Amino acid sequence: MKISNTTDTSLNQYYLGIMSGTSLDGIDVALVSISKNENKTIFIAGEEFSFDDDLRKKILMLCETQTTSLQNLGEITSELSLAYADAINLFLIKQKIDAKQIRALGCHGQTVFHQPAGNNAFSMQLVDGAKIAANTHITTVTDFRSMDIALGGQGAPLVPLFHQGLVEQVQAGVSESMVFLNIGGIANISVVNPTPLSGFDTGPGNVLLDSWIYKISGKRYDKNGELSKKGKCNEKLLNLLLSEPYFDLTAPKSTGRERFNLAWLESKLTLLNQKISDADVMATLIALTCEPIIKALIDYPPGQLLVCGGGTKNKALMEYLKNALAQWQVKVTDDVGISADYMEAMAFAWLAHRCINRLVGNEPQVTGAKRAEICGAITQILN
Ligand SMILES: Nc1ncnc2c1ncn2[C@@H]1O[C@H](COP(=O)(O)OP(=O)(O)OP(=O)(O)O)[C@@H](O)[C@H]1O
Ligand SMILES: CC(=O)N[C@H]1[C@@H]2OC[C@@H](O2)[C@@H](O)[C@@H]1O[C@H](C)C(=O)O
Repeated sequence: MKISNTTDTSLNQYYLGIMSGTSLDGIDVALVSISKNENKTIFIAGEEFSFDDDLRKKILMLCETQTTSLQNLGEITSELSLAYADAINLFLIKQKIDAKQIRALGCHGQTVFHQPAGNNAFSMQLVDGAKIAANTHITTVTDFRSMDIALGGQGAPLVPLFHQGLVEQVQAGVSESMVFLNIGGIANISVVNPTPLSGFDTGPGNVLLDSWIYKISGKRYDKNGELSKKGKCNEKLLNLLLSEPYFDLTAPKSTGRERFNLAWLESKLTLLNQKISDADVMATLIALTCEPIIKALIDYPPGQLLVCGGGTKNKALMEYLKNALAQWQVKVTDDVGISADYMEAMAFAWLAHRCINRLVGNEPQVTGAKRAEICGAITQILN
């Protein structure tokens, strides 16, 4: 395909964003066009590539046991990076785009451990930029979180700055309150209005819902929230889950599978020592995802809540939010002209653009870093 756009192409550059998130559902690839004056990030195409089942299980095992050999760690990183490169190459073939047309790609990598506090803070994303660059012939940007952490920040969430830049593109216009909500494995919000920009990880998104349904049925997720809708929230269990200290921390804060995982949920169920049906566990997990989001919005005047990520497809989740936030306009971002499925992949294309152009990639008000800086590591090739 010859990439063209409605605007003057000499002012646009094309970037790819590659995201594989906490849910471990696969690799999202997005192609965007970014205008040089940076007013617009235009989504051109996107595709999701499923993980090879064996690779997915290996990564899941790594996240859940937090134990492996150095050889295994190296091999998984290599296999994963080759999978990213394959996905990119296949995507380019399908879209009939030449790699030379792409200014750079941003690949988030696979988070396997996130420890943003303490003397030895770090966030570990498995990805080998050289393997991707060598196999795609595209300048590759990775390691987006380390600079922010080196400056005392959480290294996450990074998308609020991207969300802020999208405001002018929201077809419904700006409202008094405008909040983006991503419900992926972990859920995070970006309050773009009222200013100043703020945002943080509210807690689990789909990660516990996925873990529980997998445990009881072998299904990867609760399609459309069908099982969750059959259940009833167990208040005792909900209160016990919400007593996790993370929920009372003030921002900046970020979290991941190292805190919210199946073992954590099972330990709480053991503590409760009460027979609860699987549907009720699911309904309670829906409430666990939604209540911290609702709490985060309590101090803002009702406005637009623009939801993206796989959680938008879970009817039980969306209905819970809509019922509890009756004064808010709860919308999927597609309804205002922005892809809900490729939001994060687009963000990493945009972050690659920021890095390549020596523009800051973090927002200290969100992450708590000492200052805004260029975020990302660039791997270049001769041809
Ligand atoms: N039809 C559906 N019904 C219910 N849930 C769904 C459906 N499709 C996807 N999901 C949920 O969305 C999840 C994937 O969401 P997404 O791709 O946004 O996560 P991610 O990118 O891995 O997460 P993160 O934002 O934490 O990095 C799945 O694991 C599943 O729980
Ligand atoms: C450490 C890490 O990978 N965090 C992810 C995760 O997935 C959602 C939430 O937790 C968010 O904080 C972040 O991703 C998005 C893309 C971010 O940095 O904004």
